[in-house]
Amino acid sequence: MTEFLSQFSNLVWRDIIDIALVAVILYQILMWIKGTRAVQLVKGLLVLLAVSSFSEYFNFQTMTWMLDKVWTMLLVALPVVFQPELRRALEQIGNGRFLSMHPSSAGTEELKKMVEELIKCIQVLSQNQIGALIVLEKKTGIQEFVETGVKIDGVVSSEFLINIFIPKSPLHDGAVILRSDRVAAAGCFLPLSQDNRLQKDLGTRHRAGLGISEVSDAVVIIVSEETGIISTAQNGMLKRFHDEKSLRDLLKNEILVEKAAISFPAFRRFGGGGE
Ligand SMILES: Nc1ncnc2c1ncn2[C@@H]1O[C@H](COP(=O)(O)OP(=O)(O)OP(=O)(O)O)[C@@H](O)[C@H]1O
Repeated sequence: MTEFLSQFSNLVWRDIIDIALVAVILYQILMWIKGTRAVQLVKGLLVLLAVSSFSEYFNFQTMTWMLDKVWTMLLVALPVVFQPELRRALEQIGNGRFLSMHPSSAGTEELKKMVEELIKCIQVLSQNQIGALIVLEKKTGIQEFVETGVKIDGVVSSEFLINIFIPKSPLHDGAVILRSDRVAAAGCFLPLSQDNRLQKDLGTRHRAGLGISEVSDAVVIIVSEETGIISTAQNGMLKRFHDEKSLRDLLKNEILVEKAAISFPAFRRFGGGGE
């Protein structure tokens, strides 16, 4: 009897650990794909899985045969189509980032400081008509665009950012990508928006800013070299003519309030705002 009990408790512990590990891994995968184009893929695969099970259950032979072929084709096609995402996932597992709870590791104080430094820098760039394109990464990973530039990994400061965009400096061309309170890379090449509603007098800097906001949830700040006008792009929408206050409001809302909501999920559930 005692032998049975000890074997049983061994088994139960093993099962609990097994289930806990699977739960952690599934949670991390869900967190990782949330907000990326992989979500659509997972939804598509789930629908296909449901149709396959349905067809097998009712023994629809032709349908089952056809779906089997589709699964085989997907097995080959998916790694090719999602090669950048898969590479990124393996890299993250390799450097331990996969197990971090959230990509933003900075605390609220650090982010507040970052926002103020950013606003100071944008004011100087705008007043001096120095063109700039700054992308703030949020939940959608944009590592593939970080990799098109020069990796930096330095804390955000207004002087540092201004120096990057000063004309003729080696990294002034392209975009700076900020991750949390750090400059991830400069001189990055972004996808150009194909939106033909964009004003004709806005060139590639604005098109690139809009482009990255169409494929991710990033917040983009654009300073026009010609006019000094400050614009932001988000979810494929360009908003122009920002002043210091409207920029601060937007950044507080997008970076600080969201950070608070992530740290305190109840805050997000009840739609809390403010700092
Ligand atoms: N795909 C891209 N990714 C990142 N940066 C880009 C991209 N294309 C252009 N840029 C940046 O935009 C600059 C060219 O800006 P352009 O004058 O065409 O744009 P604009 O929208 O009219 O802005 P501005 O009002 O500052 O002139 C380039 O020097 C480069 O720094």
